[in-house]
Amino acid sequence: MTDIQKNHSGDPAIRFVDVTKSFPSRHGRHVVLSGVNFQVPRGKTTVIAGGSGSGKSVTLKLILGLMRPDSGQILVEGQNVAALRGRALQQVRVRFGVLFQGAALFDSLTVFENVALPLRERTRLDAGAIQAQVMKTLEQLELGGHENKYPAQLSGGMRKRVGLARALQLDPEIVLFDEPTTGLDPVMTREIYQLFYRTQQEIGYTAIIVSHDIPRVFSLADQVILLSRGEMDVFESPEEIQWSEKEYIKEFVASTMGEIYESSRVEQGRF
Ligand SMILES: Nc1ncnc2c1ncn2[C@@H]1O[C@H](COP(=O)(O)OP(=O)(O)OP(=O)(O)O)[C@@H](O)[C@H]1O
Repeated sequence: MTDIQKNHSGDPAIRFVDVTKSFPSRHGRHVVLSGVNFQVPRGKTTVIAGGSGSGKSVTLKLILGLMRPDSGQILVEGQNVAALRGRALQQVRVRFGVLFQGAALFDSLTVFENVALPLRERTRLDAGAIQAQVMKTLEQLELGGHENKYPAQLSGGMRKRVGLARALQLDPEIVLFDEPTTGLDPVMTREIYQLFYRTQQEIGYTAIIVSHDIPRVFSLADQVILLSRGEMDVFESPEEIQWSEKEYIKEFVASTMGEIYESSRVEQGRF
């Protein structure tokens, strides 16, 4: 992890251009994304929200090139991942850090070994340099002193922090968070969000967070993307959502966002 802010140009980090994705179904095809367009601004945090089955995970998989669209372009740093294969795709994927739901730690490895893994597998750093980098990240994420513990000895929030530490090792330009606070209590959730916010501000990576944790996750958002029935709506701030005339968004606001405008973000800065 570097202390130096990333060099931000005006271009978006990611662009979806007329992307359609469908799957075979009993009645023909189930269209999950229907010609959607959006941009992910560089160095900012984009939250993707929507009901179960609305296509949030599919969107992340398309970004990572783990799935291909039926049509359209998915531009990551200007390269269309939908058209890349093999080594070229790998080179785009190295730009990403990914933190999945369960943090996906290896239970048989210590905290140190889990975090060091990407450096051992993907770089030629010697043992001393790996030691120094991992210990520095662990300190930054308030995990100093826990490096010899195993995942089973950690709280849920600590495991997520270890997952974040590992996701940041190769200095990613874009970090994808898939349901990062699932299973955490409200206090830990708040701590994790504060940590995301702090590391994102310090490092300047582009963050994409998929979450059901509405409205709390909105405290992090510079942009919100709502998904429903193949459509995508993009809002430049969570507050803007309340002004939408669309029926599904009005329902969404009524069912999930009651508290947002009273959130502590207003009273105490961002949180
Ligand atoms: N590999 C696949 N084959 C067939 N259908 C798929 C596949 N992947 C996703 N789908 C379908 O696409 C739709 C969107 O799935 P997705 O996993 O993106 O939803 P989601 O918004 O992430 O939902 P959740 O919040 O429940 O995780 C669902 O109807 C799902 O069944």
